[in-house]
Amino acid sequence: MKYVSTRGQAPARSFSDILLAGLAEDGGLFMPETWPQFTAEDWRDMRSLPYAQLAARVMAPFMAGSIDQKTLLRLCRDAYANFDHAAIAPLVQIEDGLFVQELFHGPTLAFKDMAMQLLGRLFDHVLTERDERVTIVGATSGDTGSAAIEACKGRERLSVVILHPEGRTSDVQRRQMTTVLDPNISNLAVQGTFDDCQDLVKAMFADMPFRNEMRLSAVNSINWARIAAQIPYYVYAALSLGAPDREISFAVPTGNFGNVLAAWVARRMGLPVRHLCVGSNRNDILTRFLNTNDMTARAVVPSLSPSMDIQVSSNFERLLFEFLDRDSESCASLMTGFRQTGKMDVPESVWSSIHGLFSGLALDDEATTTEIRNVHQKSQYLADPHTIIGIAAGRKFRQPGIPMVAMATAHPAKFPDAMRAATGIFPALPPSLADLFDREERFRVVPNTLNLVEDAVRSGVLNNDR
Ligand SMILES: Cc1ncc(COP(=O)(O)O)c(C=O)c1O
Ligand SMILES: N[C@@H](CCOP(=O)(O)O)C(=O)O
Repeated sequence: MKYVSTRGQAPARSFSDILLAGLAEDGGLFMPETWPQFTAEDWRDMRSLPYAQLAARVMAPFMAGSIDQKTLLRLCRDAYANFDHAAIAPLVQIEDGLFVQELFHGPTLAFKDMAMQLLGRLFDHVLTERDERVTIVGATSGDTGSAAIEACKGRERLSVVILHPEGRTSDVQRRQMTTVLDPNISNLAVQGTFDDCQDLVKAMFADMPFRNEMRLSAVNSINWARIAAQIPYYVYAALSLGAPDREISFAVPTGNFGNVLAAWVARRMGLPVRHLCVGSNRNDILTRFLNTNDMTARAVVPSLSPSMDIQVSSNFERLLFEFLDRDSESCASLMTGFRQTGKMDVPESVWSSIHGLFSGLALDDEATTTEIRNVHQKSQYLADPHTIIGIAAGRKFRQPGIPMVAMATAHPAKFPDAMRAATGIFPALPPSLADLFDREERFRVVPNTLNLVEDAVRSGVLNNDR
């Protein structure tokens, strides 16, 4: 499989190349040149497969020519071996026709582990084959960082530098990152928002001398490999509920648009997905766009669901590229305009095709708390402040006869204060993290300034070499 850039100015590359490159040289995001197609018979054949096997089958076409099927299966088996649930991504029914798919059974208690546990192994495999090293720079609003650190710590060929917005994650989230003291891991607390962190990462990639000097790579969902590894759980849920002989809808709490984009890709590959419902918090740019074609960025407001405190959703560019019929020139011009003005004028016809498939619902903090309490009282299900937003979107948009699956993206123990305020319950961390608040923390505070962040990345990586 070859990959092309959404901005059309980068050469087509293999899967291994784009895994290591992360972001295309023209500032665009990589997309597969063609979409793999699975028939109803193909889906039926996968129905009884254990998760790791199903994941390898679904991802194989995206990695064809780079990772052979036997290796991919081995890496998948390894990646999911330490999850704390035999089903890996179990489904729980909470109401008539409404299911929750729990994606938080990995080591850092968030859906990011589903992809990141595989990515760490893919990086290792490709870098060993090529005898190379890379520096991973990542931006996190709370969960990507710890999942990346957990998946990459101690790996000789990887240095990892994670930027988080100072004071804007939960204490559990921050400590999950900053208490990992392996020499190949550095944490930077940026004086800004997640969007600032994400901009800094993209700016480091755009600084070609720095990019080449550090051999930069990415673990955010700007890296296609992240999206590829998030597709299988949609397949797993849909097949468990009767696909391909029945349609399924999904509801996804959304920030950077990577998770719901993976659901859209599953549909593009032939999975019968009826409706995609996006949940936002007060940072509701996606909901405003989906409902009224208003894509205007506003200042980021801290919320009870900090991982979704995002205004610039990187993966929207991939959706736009597709709905523009892969017209990379128009895509580049809309993205550049958005960056310059903070507003995107998506053509009405494009918006209305997107609107035909996606719907959005936004919840403020008060509504989030009320929903957590109501769902807990009615269904005895404890949903974290992100998951509950997906559940609320799923409840609003479900249709009779079509199962709605809401994605549970984080374990409630990552946000104990919000959970206690809503339900009186203070969810405990699992034994592996029980001493999290006794561990030593290490991180550096840096201003939101590119050259100072680049210096900090350099020195983090140099320390690692010592
Ligand atoms: C717990 C949680 N829920 C939802 C999201 C939003 O997912 P995405 O950025 O893929 O839209 C994130 C962050 O990515 C998250 O950490
Ligand atoms: N919510 C995310 C933000 C980054 O998203 P990603 O999927 O692009 O890595 C986080 O928790 O860091």
